[in-house]
Amino acid sequence: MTQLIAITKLAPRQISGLINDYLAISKFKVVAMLVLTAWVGLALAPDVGRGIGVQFISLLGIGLLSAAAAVINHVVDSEIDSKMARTRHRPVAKGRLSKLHALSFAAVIGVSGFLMLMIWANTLTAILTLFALVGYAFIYTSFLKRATPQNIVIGGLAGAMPPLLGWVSETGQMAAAPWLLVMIIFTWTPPHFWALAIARKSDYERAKIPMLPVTHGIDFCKTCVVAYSVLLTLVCVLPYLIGMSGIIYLIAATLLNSMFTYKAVKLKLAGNDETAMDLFRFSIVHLMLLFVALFIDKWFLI
Ligand code: HEM
Ligand SMILES: CC(C)=CCC/C(C)=C/CC/C(C)=C/COP(=O)(O)OP(=O)(O)O
Repeated sequence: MTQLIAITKLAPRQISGLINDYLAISKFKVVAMLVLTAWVGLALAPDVGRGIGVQFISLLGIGLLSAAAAVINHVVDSEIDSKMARTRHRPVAKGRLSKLHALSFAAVIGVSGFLMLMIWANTLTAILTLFALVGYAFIYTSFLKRATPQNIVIGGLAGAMPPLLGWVSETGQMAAAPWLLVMIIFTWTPPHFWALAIARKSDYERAKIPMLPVTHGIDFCKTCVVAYSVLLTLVCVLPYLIGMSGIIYLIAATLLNSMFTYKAVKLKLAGNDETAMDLFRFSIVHLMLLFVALFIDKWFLI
C-alpha cells in the first residue's frame, strides 16, 4: 500500500521510468512470445464454444503469471545479474527497484493472473500455470541454474508449458496433442539459450554459473547445439504425422528447421561470437514463425 501511495506522488517522467522498469523485470518480450505459443495451443484445441472475451482473459492470466515468474527471477538473481555485463543494468540489480517493491509487483500481477484463470478458465489451467511459475522462478532460478549444466534443459520445461496451458484453458482436460507443442519448445530451448551462452561465456564464468560452455567448453556446447537442432527438426514433424497439422505447416517447419540447422552447423564449423548471436536471434524468429505457421495451417488452409 505504501508503494502505491508513493507511486501517486511521482512526476510523469518518473512514472514512465517506473513503467519501463516494470516491463523490463517482467521480461515482456519473452512473455509476449510465451503468450503467442499459449494462444496457438488454445486455437488448436477442440472448439468448445468459449467466447473471445474469456479466451483473451485466459491468455492474459497465463501472461501475468509468466511475468510474475520473471519478476521473481530478477529478485532471486539480482546478485548474479549485477556481475554480468548483459544484465548489470537491470532495475533490481542496479538498485533502482528494491526487492520488496519488485516482489510486491510480482504478488499483485501473479495473484491477478491466478484469479483470472480460476474464474474465467478452469482450476486445472490455474494449477498447471502455477506449477510452471514455481518451475521457472524457484526450481530453475534458485536451484538448477546454480547446480548443473543441464539447468536449462530441465528448467526449459516450465517455459515450454504455455501451449498446453492454452489448450487446457479451452477444454479443462489434458490431451496428448498439445504435449507435442510442448516438446517442440522443450527441444528448441537448449540451442536457443546455448547459442547466447557461447557468446556470453565470460559473463557466466564471472558469475560462477555452471552453464554448459563454462563447464564443458565451447566446442562441446556447439556439438550439443547441432544435436538439438537435428532433434528439433524431427520433433517438429510430429504434429504433421499425427494429423494435427497439414502440409503448409510441414513446409514452413522444414524451411525454418533447415535454416536453424544450417546456422547451428555454421556455428560448429567456423563459429565466433557473432555467428552464435546470429543463431540466438534467429531462434526467436524461428519459434515465432513456426507457431504462426501452426495457426495459419489450422485456420486458413483447411
Ligand atoms: C530455461 C529456458 C530459457 C532460457 C534459459 C532462456 C534464456 C534467454 C536469455 C538469457 C535471453 C536473453 C535476454 C536478454 O537479452 O537479456 C533470452 C531471450 C529471449 N527468449 Fe529465452 N530462454 C528460455 C526460454 C524461452 C522460451 C520458452 C521462450 C518463448 C517461448 C523464450 C523467448 C525469448 C525471447 C522472445 C527473447 C528475446 C527477448 C528480448 O529481446 O528482450 N525463451 N532467453
Ligand atoms: C508461468 C510460466 C509459463 C512461467 C515461465 C516464465 C518464463 C518467463 C520463462 C522464460 C524462461 C527464460 C527467459 C529464462 C531465462 O532465465 P535466466 O535467468 O537464465 O536468464 P537471464 O540471465 O536473462 O535472467
